[in-house]
Amino acid sequence: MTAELNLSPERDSARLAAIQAEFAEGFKLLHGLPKAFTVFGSARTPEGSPHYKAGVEVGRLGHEAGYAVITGGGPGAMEAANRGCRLAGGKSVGLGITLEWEQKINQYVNIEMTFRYFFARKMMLVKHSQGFVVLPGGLGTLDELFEVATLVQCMKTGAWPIVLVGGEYWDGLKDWLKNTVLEAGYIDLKDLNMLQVVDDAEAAVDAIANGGRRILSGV
Ligand SMILES: C/C(=C\CNc1ncnc2c1ncn2[C@@H]1O[C@H](COP(=O)(O)O)[C@@H](O)[C@H]1O)CO
Repeated sequence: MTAELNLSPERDSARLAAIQAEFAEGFKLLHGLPKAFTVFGSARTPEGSPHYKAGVEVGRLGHEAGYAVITGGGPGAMEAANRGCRLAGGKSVGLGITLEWEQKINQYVNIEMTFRYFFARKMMLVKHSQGFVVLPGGLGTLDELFEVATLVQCMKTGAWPIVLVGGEYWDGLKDWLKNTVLEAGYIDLKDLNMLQVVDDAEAAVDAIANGGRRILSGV
């Protein structure tokens, strides 16, 4: 059993060194990055779809508002946000992940790193970020949304805005959180309220900028 799971102390030492090296490389890559926000969203968003167009706009407007834009560096909504930012002349960060199938960082990234460990990558997606824009997505997007919501709830990161783009997609989730989770007493109203649903890219970037200003001024 131990051999099958590769749990030897030697293997664990090598693993620890690889994890440490990955964090060190990530810290170095993003050291000195100006203010930034992170965009999460489906790897499967089709090019040209309304969700993709919203991603491009978020990237473009984010750059125009003075932000670097960080994504998971993949296709779909990540590519869209990197595309909008890069084509507008911005700092477009892609933090990719090594997967079983070959996958390259999208072509609109100009600051990049590919991670082996999801958890190291996830930390770097959060560490330099002053807000999170969540475009429609599946399991990966939901995982990232609830990770950042938990970090904000537990004050492990600043109370940065978390903005969900597309009421038609997210209202059902927010209703469930309100009618079931809040009702059961498993979250507070302030936890629910930290998830802001907006309908377009402009409102999303405004919410990030306003939330950032509020936090940085200590209000
Ligand atoms: C699943 C497919 C490709 C996977 N490629 C990914 N590349 C980079 N980042 C990814 C990838 N898949 C998930 N992520 C992360 O999760 C979010 C998207 O997940 P979802 O399940 O597609 O919503 C995204 O924000 C990434 O950080 C081929 O379809």
